[in-house]
Amino acid sequence: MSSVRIECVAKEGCRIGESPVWDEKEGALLFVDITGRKVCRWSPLTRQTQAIPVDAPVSSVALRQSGDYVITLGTRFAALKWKEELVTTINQVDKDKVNTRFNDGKVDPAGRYFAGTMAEEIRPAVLERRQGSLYTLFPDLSVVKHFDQVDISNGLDWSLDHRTFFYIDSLSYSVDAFDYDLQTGKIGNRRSIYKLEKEESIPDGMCIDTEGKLWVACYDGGRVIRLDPETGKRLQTVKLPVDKTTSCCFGGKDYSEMYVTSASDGMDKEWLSRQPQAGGVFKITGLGAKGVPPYPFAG
Ligand SMILES: O=C(O)[C@H](O)[C@@H](O)[C@H](O)[C@H](O)CO
Ligand SMILES: [Zn+2]
Repeated sequence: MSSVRIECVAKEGCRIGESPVWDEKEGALLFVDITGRKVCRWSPLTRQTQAIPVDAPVSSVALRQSGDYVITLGTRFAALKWKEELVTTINQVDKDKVNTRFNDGKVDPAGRYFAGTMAEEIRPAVLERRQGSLYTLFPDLSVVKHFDQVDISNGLDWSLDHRTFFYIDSLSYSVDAFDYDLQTGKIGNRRSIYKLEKEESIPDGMCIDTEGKLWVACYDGGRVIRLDPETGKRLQTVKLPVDKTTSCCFGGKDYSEMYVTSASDGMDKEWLSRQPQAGGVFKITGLGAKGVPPYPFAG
């Protein structure tokens, strides 16, 4: 019998909630509201969300080894000092493009910050195609582009042995794998490991668990799915009370709770009245799976 429990914990309602990251030092969940232009931190103790407004769409947040955070902001990698509410630019990408922004990003096991871009959306999933690229910010603050021609750069994570990089370009409806060289941060040998089924809709953010299985949030699919990257099989589906589930991470005690962000952009009044928790952050307990702590940016 399943004892999976789902609770909406941060009810403020993001426009596009994304990039949940457990901050163990603070005992809190970080996430962003991309179009709401806020970096948020929810504390399970106070049950309150603190939010720092920023001046552009903020698409991901990551821990930093030296303290505080790094974020992807517009087309910039930037540093965020939480207490001071201070944002400083580290580096800029897509300098040859006029209409792109960063989307999802995550730090690799060696402390490099990976994040990709996409064209600004006209409405959800409607945008000029192949305008995005995947980048890495290295600890020496230099940036490398891996490839371009990306539609919507999205979920990413690394296998437990650090030899595989998992990546989602949403409009390919596929979860892909690359060989990964942890020494250099280089990727190669791209292949698809799972194609989404129609009702799963669009693959968005993802994370890996301690058994090496992938959890993928399905945008417009109202669910997270657990995949076996070895066999290409779906192992589990967990449905949520909102359609626009955007990303997931593990957090809490022993990383045994899952946190799922969601979006409300693109929903009309009727849709929103049916799903009043759209844009909230959900906590899922009783999954029986655990996650891997997030890696901090080493620069
Ligand atoms: O959350 C994200 O990653 C994007 O910024 C969103 O806009 C959606 O994913 C997209 O609309 C669905 O494809
Ligand atoms: Zn996303």
